[in-house]
Amino acid sequence: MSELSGKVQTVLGLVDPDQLGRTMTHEHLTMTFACCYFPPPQGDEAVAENPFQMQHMHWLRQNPYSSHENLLLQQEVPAVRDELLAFRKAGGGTIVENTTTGIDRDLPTLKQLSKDTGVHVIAGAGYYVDCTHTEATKRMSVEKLTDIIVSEVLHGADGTDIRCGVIGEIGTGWPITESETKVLRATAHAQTQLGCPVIIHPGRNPAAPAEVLRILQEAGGDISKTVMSHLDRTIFDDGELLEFAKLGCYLEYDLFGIEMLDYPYNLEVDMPSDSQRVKALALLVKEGYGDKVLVAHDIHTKNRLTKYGGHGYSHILKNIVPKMLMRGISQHQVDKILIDNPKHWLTFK
Ligand SMILES: CCC(=O)NCCS(=O)(=O)O
Repeated sequence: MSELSGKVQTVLGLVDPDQLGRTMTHEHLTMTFACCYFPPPQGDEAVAENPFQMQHMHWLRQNPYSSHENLLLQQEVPAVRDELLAFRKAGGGTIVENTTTGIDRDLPTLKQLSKDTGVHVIAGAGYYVDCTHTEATKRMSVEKLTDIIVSEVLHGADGTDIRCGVIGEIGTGWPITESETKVLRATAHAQTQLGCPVIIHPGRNPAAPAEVLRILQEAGGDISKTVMSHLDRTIFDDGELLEFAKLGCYLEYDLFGIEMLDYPYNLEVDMPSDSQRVKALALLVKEGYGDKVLVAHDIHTKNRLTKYGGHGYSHILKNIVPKMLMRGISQHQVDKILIDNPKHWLTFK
C-alpha cells in the first residue's frame, strides 16, 4: 500500500480527506488562456483593447475571450489571494486547481496562496488541449507521457518538489487528436499505477464525453474515479445526459457564473444560465446520480474576479446553494455535492 492510499495530496502535502470541507473541484488561480483568444466582433476592436472600465463590463461578460488582457489570470495573484480569504469566510475549504502543462501552471504560487489563506489547494498533473502541446510533447510515446504524469504526482512538477494531487484537467477537443489520445492513454496508465483522481476537459460536442471515457476505459482507466467537466456546455438533452450518467463517472457542472449569449467556440451552443444549471443538478439528483454530481466556477479569465465586478470563487456558496435548496435539492444532498463527493473522488485508492 502506498503512502498516498487513503489520503488527499495538496500542494502543502498529504491531508486526511475529512479536512477538505466544501470543495470546488474545478477552478484556476493562476493561468493563461491566451491559447484560446477569439477576435472581437467587427467594430469592437477599441473596446477589446481597453475593456476594464465600468461601461465595458457587460461587453466583457459577453466577449471574455476577445480581450488579450482578460486572458492573463496569472497577473492577478493579490486579487486571487483576497478572493480565497473571502472563500474561506463563506465556508469554503478546498480548491482543485486544474491548470496543467500548456496553460502556465505555477506551483510555487499555488503553494504560497494556500499558505497565505489556509485554503487547501490541489494541483493538476498532465496536459491541456492539443494546440498547447509542444512538438516535443507530440513526439512522446504513451510510456514517456505516463512516466512524466506519474512523476508529477509522486515527486513534483515543473522542476519543483510540489506534487500534484489529481491528473487533469486533461484537455481534449472534438474530434480528439492523436496527441490528445496518447495523453488520455497515459492518463489511464498513470491512474492505474497511482489509484488517483482524474479530471477531463471534453471537446464541445455531445458525443465527446463518452468517447473520452471509451478511450480511458480501453486503456484500463478507472471511470468511477474520473470527473467529466463542462457538462453545462456539452450535453443539453436530458435523455442524453441520463444515458451518459449511466457510464459511471462524476458529472461536473463547473461554469457557474458564466451567462453569455454567443459562445464563441461553438455558436451551436446555447450557454445555459445558472438557473438552468441548477435544474440539471436537480434532475440528476432525482434520477439517482446525487453521489456523482460536482460543481465549480472554472474561473479562467480576469473579468470573473470580484475585483473586476465578477462573481468570484464564493458565488456557488453564497448564491447557488440557496437556489439549489429553493429548487428542492435537500441540504443533505447539497452537502454531498460540496463535501462528500469531492472527498471520495480526491482520496487515493
Ligand atoms: C482552462 C479553462 C478551460 O478550459 N475552461 C473551459 C472553457 S470552455 O471550454 O467551457 O469554454
